[in-house]
Amino acid sequence: MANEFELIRRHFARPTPAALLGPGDDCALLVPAAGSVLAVTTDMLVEGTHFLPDTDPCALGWKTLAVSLSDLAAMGARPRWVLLAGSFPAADEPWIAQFAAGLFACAGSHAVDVVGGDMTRGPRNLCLTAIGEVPADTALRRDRALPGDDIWLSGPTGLAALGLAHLQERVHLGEALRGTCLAALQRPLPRVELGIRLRDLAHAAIDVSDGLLADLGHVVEQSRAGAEISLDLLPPLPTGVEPLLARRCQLAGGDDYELLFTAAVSRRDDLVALAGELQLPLCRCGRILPAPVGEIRVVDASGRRVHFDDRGFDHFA
Ligand SMILES: Nc1ncnc2c1ncn2[C@@H]1O[C@H](COP(=O)(O)OP(=O)(O)O)[C@@H](O)[C@H]1O
Ligand SMILES: Cc1ncc(C[n+]2csc(CCOP(=O)(O)OP(=O)(O)O)c2C)c(N)n1
Ligand SMILES: [Mg+2]
Repeated sequence: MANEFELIRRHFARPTPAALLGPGDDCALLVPAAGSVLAVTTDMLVEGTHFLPDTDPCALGWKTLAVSLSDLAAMGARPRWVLLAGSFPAADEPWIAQFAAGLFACAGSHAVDVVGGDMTRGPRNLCLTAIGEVPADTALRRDRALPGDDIWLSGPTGLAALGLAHLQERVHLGEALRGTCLAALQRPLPRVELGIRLRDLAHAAIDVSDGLLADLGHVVEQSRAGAEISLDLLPPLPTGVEPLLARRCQLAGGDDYELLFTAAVSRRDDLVALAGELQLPLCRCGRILPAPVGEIRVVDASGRRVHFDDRGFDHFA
């Protein structure tokens, strides 16, 4: 059976053209581009908490990287380098080979180098650190939304949460919707190009991982503002699912990895043009209010307030 170093050599040590030195020494050596600052993020995926025990390893490899690239996208950063620290229950080489195939498929589609990591035996747990570059002063932040801004989403939310509900047999989805929802759950597409293009269009941005209301909540708290979300502006709920469940998933399901951003009303035409260019269904779904700070009003088509007790996923709630 392959040992630790053999597994790393066979499955994780690939050429790293974007690094001065990649895997194999005590550290990787990286050279940031002149004029750029580094955007750095780390996230864990824990079996049973972030993914089901029987998750396809290739899809899991993709998602392990995709969720961190989504954080870089939310800052307008271009992904360059990543490190993967993982604990695995056994040297199950076919499983690890599939996991690496998914991870490198995602890395390849964004020209990202895996420059290092760590590998131990233990309960399945993946920790990915991603590093990107963004020209100084152009990074998108959570605390820059301005009263009067439109609120935009890069695509529908709630599909991944419906996919998880289907796998957990809390709902039964018909075949077509099931495919869409499982793809959203297992192979999210980080909105990297959109994030880069938003550097000079958006005021604030975040990626939706915990849920639309929870993540918009971070933006309004940090921007010292409030917000209004109009249900009739959001993408239509999928049909064939109980509408209240679909609505809860849309507003608070999480695991979406779409970008939520705010922009001046004067940029609407630019954003519609960008949606066409990037082939993304950018959706204007609300606005930033001057007050009350931290409050999100959800309103229906007639402007009446609708109350939701759930904002999103909380590991310790
Ligand atoms: N253990 C920790 N020590 C320091 N900072 C942390 C820790 N855990 C989370 N954070 C920081 O708190 C912020 C919010 O974290 P999180 O909700 O995981 O954000 P995200 O959804 O972008 O991954 C991030 O800036 C993250 O770096
Ligand atoms: C088995 C399983 N249970 C629950 C979920 C749903 N889920 C787990 S973590 C999470 C939120 C995002 O995870 P977090 O660790 O908060 O990511 P971050 O906000 O740090 O990017 C969601 C919606 C899932 N995908 N799989
Ligand atoms: Mg995190």
